[in-house]
Amino acid sequence: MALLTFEDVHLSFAGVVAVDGVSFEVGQAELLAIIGPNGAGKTSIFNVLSGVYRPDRGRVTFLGEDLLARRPYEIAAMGLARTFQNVELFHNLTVLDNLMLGRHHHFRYGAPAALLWYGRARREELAARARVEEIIDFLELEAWRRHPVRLLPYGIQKRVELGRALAMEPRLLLLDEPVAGMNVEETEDMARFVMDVRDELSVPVVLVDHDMGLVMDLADRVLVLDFGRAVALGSPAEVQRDPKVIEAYLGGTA
Ligand SMILES: Nc1ncnc2c1ncn2[C@@H]1O[C@H](COP(=O)(O)OP(=O)(O)OP(=O)(O)O)[C@@H](O)[C@H]1O
Repeated sequence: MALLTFEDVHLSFAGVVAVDGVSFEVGQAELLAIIGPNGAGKTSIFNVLSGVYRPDRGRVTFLGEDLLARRPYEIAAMGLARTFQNVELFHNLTVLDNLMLGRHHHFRYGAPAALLWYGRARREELAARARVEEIIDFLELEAWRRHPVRLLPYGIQKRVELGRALAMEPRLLLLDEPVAGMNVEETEDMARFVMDVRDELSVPVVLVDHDMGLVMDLADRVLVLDFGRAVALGSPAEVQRDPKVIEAYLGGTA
């Protein structure tokens, strides 16, 4: 069964059609990449998935539940985590504290328990701390764990953002341009971590990026958008030799 289904979704803004009847599914252990020129509708799809935009029509389900009836914080609590094009972290907090904040919706204790630091509050904090330390190891962030995020190189900040999303224990991860602005080495590192998220943590990923090399290397399937419409959906090899894709997106250079 698909984890996520996106069926015939339409979204427009005052006459501008952003998403025009797009359908796709994401399977349990899959990495789906969404590509397309600027303005093709990629971010709009992410915004529909995370509950920020409400489509004019269509159906979206996650874990068998209707996602369109949910608010953004409810969707996040269901296990749909997201990173952003620009780094969205608490820049004056340390790596460790940013990751701990990623877990806040897992805490079940109330204010009195938290104030007194006993019982459930203590157990939950210790479990959260242990999980966050595992993520720090997994993403090789040990050297920076006590550093404020604002002092870190850009590529490491993006990795911390991935870590915060992982701290939410996601069932599905949405990565919006995870290597944008990165140098070659940072891009290679991020590609390796994204692959490990799917293969070692078994978290499926939907990824939007303009880096064609990254997309073709990592994706199990690629959805190609143009002017809000799905032009092609298939394996990287299928998509690369699809004449519609070459025409619409790759400009005949593939
Ligand atoms: N909040 C909004 N208000 C008005 N128009 C919007 C809004 N969000 C997106 N659009 C329009 O919808 C279309 C799709 O935009 P979207 O940002 O989803 O494309 P994209 O593929 O993510 O582009 P990019 O690669 O530049 O990020 C564009 O024409 C855009 O101007």
